Amino acid sequence: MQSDLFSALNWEDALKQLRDGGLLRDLDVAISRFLHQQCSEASYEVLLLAAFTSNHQSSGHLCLDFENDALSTQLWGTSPPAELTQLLPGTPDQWLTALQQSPLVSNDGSTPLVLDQHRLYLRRSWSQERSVADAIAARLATPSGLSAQQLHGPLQALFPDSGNGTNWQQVACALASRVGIGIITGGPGTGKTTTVVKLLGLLQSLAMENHQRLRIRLAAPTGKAAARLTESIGDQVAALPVSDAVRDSIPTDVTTLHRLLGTRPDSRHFRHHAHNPLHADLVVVDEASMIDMDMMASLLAALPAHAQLILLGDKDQLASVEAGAVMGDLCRHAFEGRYHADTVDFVAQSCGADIRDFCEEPDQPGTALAQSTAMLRTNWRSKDSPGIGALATAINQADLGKSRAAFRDYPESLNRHRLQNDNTQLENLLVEGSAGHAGLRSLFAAVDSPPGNEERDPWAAGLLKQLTHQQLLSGLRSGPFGVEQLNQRLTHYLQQQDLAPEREWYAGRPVMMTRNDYQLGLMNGDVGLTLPGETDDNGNHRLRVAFQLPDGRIKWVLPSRLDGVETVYAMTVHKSQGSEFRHTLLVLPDAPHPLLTRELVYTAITRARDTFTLLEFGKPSVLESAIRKPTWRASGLADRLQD
Ligand SMILES: Nc1ncnc2c1ncn2[C@@H]1O[C@H](COP(=O)(O)OP(=O)(O)OP(=O)(O)O)[C@@H](O)[C@H]1O
Repeated sequence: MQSDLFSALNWEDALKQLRDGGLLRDLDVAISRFLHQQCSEASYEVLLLAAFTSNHQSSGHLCLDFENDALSTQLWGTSPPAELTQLLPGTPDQWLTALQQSPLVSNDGSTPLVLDQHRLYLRRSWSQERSVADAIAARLATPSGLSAQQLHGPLQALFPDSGNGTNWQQVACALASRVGIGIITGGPGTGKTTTVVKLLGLLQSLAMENHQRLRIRLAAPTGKAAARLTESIGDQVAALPVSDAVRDSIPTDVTTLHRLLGTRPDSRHFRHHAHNPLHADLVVVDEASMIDMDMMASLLAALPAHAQLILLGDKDQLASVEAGAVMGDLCRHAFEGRYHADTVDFVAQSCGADIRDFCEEPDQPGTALAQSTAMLRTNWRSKDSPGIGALATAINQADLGKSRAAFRDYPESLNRHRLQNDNTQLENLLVEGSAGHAGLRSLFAAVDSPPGNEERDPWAAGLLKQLTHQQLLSGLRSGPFGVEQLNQRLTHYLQQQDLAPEREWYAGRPVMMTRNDYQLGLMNGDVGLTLPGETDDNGNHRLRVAFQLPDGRIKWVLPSRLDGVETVYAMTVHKSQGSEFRHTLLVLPDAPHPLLTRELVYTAITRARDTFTLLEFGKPSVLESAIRKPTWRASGLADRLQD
């Protein structure tokens, strides 16, 4: 089934050339060869497009979207060599025709490749996306049974200060109480945690009035995010204006999604799934922007049909590391609201709020999903650090003028340094500290004076906290401004300063897990600090690495037991998601880079609690180019949820 267009080309040669040219991986070539084995008459272009579809999953795309303007960049990158692009001649329409005629392709998941309208998927991604869309649609169509009248009294009690204006936190609680799923998005400090705690109080109070007690589970995608929520939720639950019985029935321990679903060693499958659902009536997941399509499909499959799911997150943050941009897809129109008239009425009756300005328009109809989505719009924390909020908003709006003004207007919380790469300015800032924050020198001094054995845990907890006072971030892994070389540079400088010895393991070395270790109970992204361990009978210390578990306990691990770790003086912005640092420093390289996007810069800025510092090794145009480049991920989820 070879079309004339491709008759002169050999697919095996083409795959090799594309792999050697860096446009395909070995895995993609292997998938293409496997498909050829399955169907020897598969056409040249179908075998190549299958390899590209596989490849683009590694960049977060779920499919190839033949109608998207960015298809060419998705396939070839920004500056493709002509000899490589010639290997896939033709137009998207011609490719679609070839796919439609191929025995390897169907639109119902019965073949290894699925062409769903104008999107080409590998079967697994298509099934996941469809199951996520179906599960969300089913939850949206499941009323909770709570009426606006029932919600009114408790919502007034929980939000006594609402007054006449729209309190979006209260609106979010009302909308999330209505059907089997609620989505609450908002930037940092907009009160997502505050809102969800009130929502838990609301739903548990109403359940307990009915002599029921909701089994509530709280989760986050990473250990760090779970630990952060655990830290912030306890005080808020304690302050809830509800009865003691209700308060006592709201958990404050947050687990990781992996632990919630029950990981099984050496298996991709979880203990909880459609046939062994979670024992829960209400599940809250924080930092939902980090959830990829695979995990979302697993989570939704494991939820019992009656259980309510609440997703919390910041739609503007970087999407998940793995394929999909679920939160972004779900919240695509959260800013406009797009509420139906009956939703506007429901909010008026339950909250006394007027959200008519956020009503759907004839040319912008609201979906069922929009009726369950609320965006929090006031940054309450920025009262302490208004500069960070102002800069994050400017970046989000790709407004360079406003971002320059933010640096100028808020010098106490925003700094911008132009650095040269041929000296140690960067190292000096990190080691000696800057912007009123202590640096690594003070951490190394504290590490050097361990207390007695019984004081070890609180001491380690304090040092792990100190570690989060300052964090250097980069959007890149490799190259002179990527985290690998930045960590080498800092290690070398610390050695020159006699702060660190020339050994792999030393007291003061911060490390990050680079994979999940279920035996140790440590997850990819968990950060530990190497410290002198307990003293033995001879008064000697052996080094141990201290990690803080989501429940706050300290876990001490021998360095030799850690094989998936790396030094983390510098961290990628991706890995920083779910964390917060008092002072966050972002390195921008000397030239624009395709991986530096608006979401990446926004995510880095919003990791800062008190101070943000931009370290520029090139011209301001590097920042400009990044914020003009929003991330795009090919996915059909948002379209499926339109139906
Ligand atoms: N309606 C409000 N009025 C006054 N202060 C508020 C309000 N809502 C939240 N806050 C305060 O703002 C701060 C941030 O709130 P919260 O932690 O709930 O936000 P968040 O969106 O979960 O933050 P993060 O982005 O860190 O996850 C907290 O100190 C909280 O007490």
